[in-house]
Order: sequence, then structure tokens, then C-alpha cells
Amino acid sequence: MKEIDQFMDGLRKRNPHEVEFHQAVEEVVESVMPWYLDHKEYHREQILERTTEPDRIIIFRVCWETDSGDVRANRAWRVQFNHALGPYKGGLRFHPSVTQSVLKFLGFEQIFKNSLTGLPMGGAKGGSNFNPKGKSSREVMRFCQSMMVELSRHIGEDVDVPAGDIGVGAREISYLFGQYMRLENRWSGVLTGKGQTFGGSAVRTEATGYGCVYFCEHMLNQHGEGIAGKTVAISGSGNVATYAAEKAIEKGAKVLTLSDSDGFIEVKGGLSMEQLQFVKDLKENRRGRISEVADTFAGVTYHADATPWGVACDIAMPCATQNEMDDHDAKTLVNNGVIAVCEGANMPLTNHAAGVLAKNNVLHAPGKASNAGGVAVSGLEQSQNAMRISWDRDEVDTRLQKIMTSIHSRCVEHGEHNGRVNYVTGANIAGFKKVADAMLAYGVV
Ligand SMILES: NC(=O)C1=CN([C@@H]2O[C@H](COP(=O)(O)OP(=O)(O)OC[C@H]3O[C@@H](n4cnc5c(N)ncnc54)[C@H](O)[C@@H]3O)[C@@H](O)[C@H]2O)C=CC1
Ligand SMILES: O=C(O)CCC(=O)C(=O)O
Repeated sequence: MKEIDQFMDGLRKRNPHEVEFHQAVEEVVESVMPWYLDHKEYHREQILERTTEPDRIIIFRVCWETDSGDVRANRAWRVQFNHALGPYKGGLRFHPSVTQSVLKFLGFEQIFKNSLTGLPMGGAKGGSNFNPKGKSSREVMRFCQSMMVELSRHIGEDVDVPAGDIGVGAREISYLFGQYMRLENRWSGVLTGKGQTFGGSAVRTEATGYGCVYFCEHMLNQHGEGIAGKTVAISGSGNVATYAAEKAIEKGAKVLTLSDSDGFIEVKGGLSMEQLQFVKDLKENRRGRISEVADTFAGVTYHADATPWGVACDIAMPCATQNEMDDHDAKTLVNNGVIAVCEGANMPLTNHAAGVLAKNNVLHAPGKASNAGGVAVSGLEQSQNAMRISWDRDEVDTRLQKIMTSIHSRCVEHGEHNGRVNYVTGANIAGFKKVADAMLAYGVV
């Protein structure tokens, strides 16, 4: 379509070399453009141009000392993308692959994901190229404290509320939060994903993985299928992957794989809760490699330097990182009879891989819909903090399930055609429309 090509040419010129950002925008623009051109009021007010330009990007140096007294300098960013719907909200990522392009793609996705939750949250993302792997907890603490000195000037409970992402879990959020309190001399719900004894919400840890399975179940039910008895290949072994596995097992599915950046484990009989508990301890506390699971349990095979997508399964849940599934992987899954791909990670598929799924009628839930459970419970954590109350586990889980049901309904509303739902189109239009309407109401700002 000529309008898409023209728009993308301009975006690439304005943001040279930011390939991940180009990819995320292209996916949204391809879904939204026909609808956008039919709605002249958005077009006239240049809403697409404005939503693809971040409100601001803060870039700063983070200096810290290793345990042996050596000085290190990392780069950190906060991309405050769009706050039309509420205070900026989105995670922080610590990984050597973090660049401005990666954080712009994540911040851009976050705008529409947060819109889909129905909660008042704008979109942002941040992080650093700091690599926590192999660092002691004291080194991680010093890094977090130093990062917060600058970050604290740009965030606040009504301004911007960061949370975790890859490499940022309960330990890092606690160090960041402790330092923020020290600097500001007051308690506030400035971060989410906090420990439950100091303002964190029940179910936040589990929320992204659980939400992904809730969404997957709706998607299957909508098309006459169920989740019980299905085989599931999951990638990753971090926060999202382990809690997606937990909920899938609870619902009677058989989880065949988990992975990390070195390789994957295959459990032909299906991962047991005991094995999953071992993985959680391995990754959350001992910070070891997934191969250890195969060294410990009979019936578990380790495949080095490989991804799980060659394993025949009914459902694939990529829960590790961006572009972890390419068109070759997607073709292999299709040839092996996959019926659904449900994204736990952000943008885990290349746009070509998504094209292969669409061509072969595979149900495909995009992350901005299926992994929105995490930020949704973060939004509930903000509400609890503001009201100075805390809901119990059942209350939060019930609210999470309602939000995932509502996101699914909105995808159906905007993506259904002849009884089949295109979830990518549905999620993009539903998420975009709400942001666009708010921006129209504000005038030219
Ligand atoms: N934590 C959350 O609440 C949310 C996370 N996400 C997304 O889910 C994905 C996973 O995040 P978390 O589980 O929070 O992070 P995590 O740090 O707990 O786990 C990341 C996992 O991905 C694996 N991984 C990282 N890079 C990899 C690579 N290059 N190849 C293969 N595996 C790799 C790691 O080994 C680890 O198992 C990310 O895309 C993140 O943006 C999305 C929504 C919310
Ligand atoms: O909980 C949050 O605020 C952010 C979660 C996140 O980073 C994401 O949805 O990708």
C-alpha cells in the first residue's frame, strides 16, 4: 500500500539505523493504515506521525564500582513515549543488547498495550546496557543505586512509574526503590513489582505468564478449541516463561520445553510442577543455566545452541526476547501442525514469521494483547498504593482475568472477519483508537 510505504520511508529517514523500532512501527502501521485513512479526523491531525515520535528520551551515564574497586560506566535511557492516557508506565531492562532502538520499540508497543488494559497508563520503557549476568548482588545494588540518582529526577507516582523487564526482577526493583526513598525522603508508589511487604501487589510476579495463558484459552475457545490436553512449547525460563508454564500445567496442558540463551530443555512427558519449582529456584535464586535441569532429572533432554521451535506442539509461547522466532521457525511449526502462537515476550516474531502464520491460518496473539497481564497488575498495584490498601490474591487474580477477557473481546471487535479473528489487526486498532481519541481531544499538544 502506497501510504504505508511513504510513511515508513519517512520514519526510517527520521530514525536511521533503529531497525527494531522500524519493525514495531511497521507492524502497527500495516494493521492501522486502512482504518486510519477512512477516519479523516485522525489523519488531518497527524495522529500517526505524533504517536511515532516519543515525547522525550532521557539518556544518561551510570558510573559504579565493581567489588574489586574498578570503575565501570554504562549508558541508561528512559523513553517517555506517550502519556495521553495516564502517567508513563513501562519496565526497565538490563541487558548488553539494550540500545535506544530496542527501548523505542518497547516504549512504542507499551503505549497500545497499556491502552488495551483499559487502565489509565501512558507508554514508556527504559533500561541500560548493563549486564547483570556474573555480577555479585552488591555490584547490582551499586549499579541500581547509581542509576536511580539520575532516574529519580524524571519519575514520580503521577509522572512515570517504571517496573521490571529482562534482567530486572524483585531484587533490582528493591534496590531501585530503596534508593528512591533515600533520595526523596518519602514513600510513594513510584515503582511497581515491589515486594509484597512494602507495597507490592499480590500476583504481580505471576501476572504476565498467567495472563498469557488466560488470553490463549480465550483465543482457543473462540475458535472451538480448548487448552486442556494440548502440548505447549515455551521459550525462556525467566519470569514470564515460568509462570506461563505454571498456569498451562494447572489448566491440564503439557509443557514440552523451556530455554535460555544457551539452549533448551525438552521434556517429552511434560514438565512436572517439581521440575518447574527447580527451574524457578535455579533462575530466581541460584542464577544458573537451564542445562542443569537435564543434569538433575531423568527424562529431560538438553539441546545446546538451539531454540524450541523444532519440537512438534499444538501451541507455541515465545517468552524470552525479541525476534526469537523467524520465518524458518514459523514454517517448521506450521509443518508440525501448530494451531496457535501466543506471545509472552515483546515482539518475539520477525514480521516475516508473523506473515507465515497469517498465511497458514494459525491463531496468533501479539504480545501487546497477550502479555498485557503484567502491566495490568502493575496498574492495579498503583491503584492499591494510591488508596493505601492491599487486595488479596483472589481479588487481584479475578481482576486480572477480567482484564484479559476484556482485551480479548476488544481484539474480536476490531479483528473478526468471517468467524476468524486476526488478533494482530484487532489489538492494533483497538489499542490505537483509544490513544488517538485522547490526542484529538487535547488539540495540538
Ligand atoms: N516481566 C514482565 O512483567 C513482562 C515481560 N515481558 C517480556 O517478556 C520477555 C521476557 O521477560 P522476563 O521473563 O521478564 O525476563 P527475565 O529476565 O525474567 O527472563 C528472560 C528470559 O529470556 C531468556 N533470554 C534472554 N535473551 C535471550 C536470547 N537472546 N535468546 C534466548 N533466550 C534469551 C533468558 O535466558 C531468560 O530465560 C521479554 O520480551 C519482556 O519484554 C512482557 C510483558 C511483561
Ligand atoms: O509492569 C510494568 O509496568 C511494565 C511491564 C512491561 O515492561 C511490559 O509490559 O513489557
